[in-house]
Amino acid sequence: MNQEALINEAKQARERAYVPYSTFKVGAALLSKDGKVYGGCNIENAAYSMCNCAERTAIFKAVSEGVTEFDALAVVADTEGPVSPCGACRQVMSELLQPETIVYLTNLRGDISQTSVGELLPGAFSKGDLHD
Ligand SMILES: O=c1ccn([C@H]2C[C@H](O)[C@@H](CO)O2)c(=O)[nH]1
Ligand SMILES: [Zn+2]
Repeated sequence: MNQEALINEAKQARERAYVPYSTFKVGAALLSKDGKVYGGCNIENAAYSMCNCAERTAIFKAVSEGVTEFDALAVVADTEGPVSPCGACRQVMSELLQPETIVYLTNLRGDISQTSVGELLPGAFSKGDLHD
């Protein structure tokens, strides 16, 4: 699957966003190494801290199905420039995706910024920091 197709999957997932509070729809699409796509949207809640971002929805869907190797993640929102994932999602990406997993940050205007999981959170806290 190419970049454009993955971004289109993220746009479709975005349409399913449940965002009565922010009205800010975000979509994500995560491509596994075996070629499957896991879509995700942001899902909000009246107890605001329970809101889940689109990226984490997609990642948790894949991991919950036993998938651990990923080629690329696309994220899309109606932002001025390419959407910027929050710190919580960067932390989750750094643990559950690979450092070299490509990340396409995009918007509805067609801006695309290509980065990687490793670049999105340099110096991430990780498993290895827990024990000596
Ligand atoms: O990269 C991002 C940034 C924000 N959000 C969501 C969280 C919340 O539902 C809404 C406003 O922050 O957008 C995402 O899903 N992904
Ligand atoms: Zn987030």
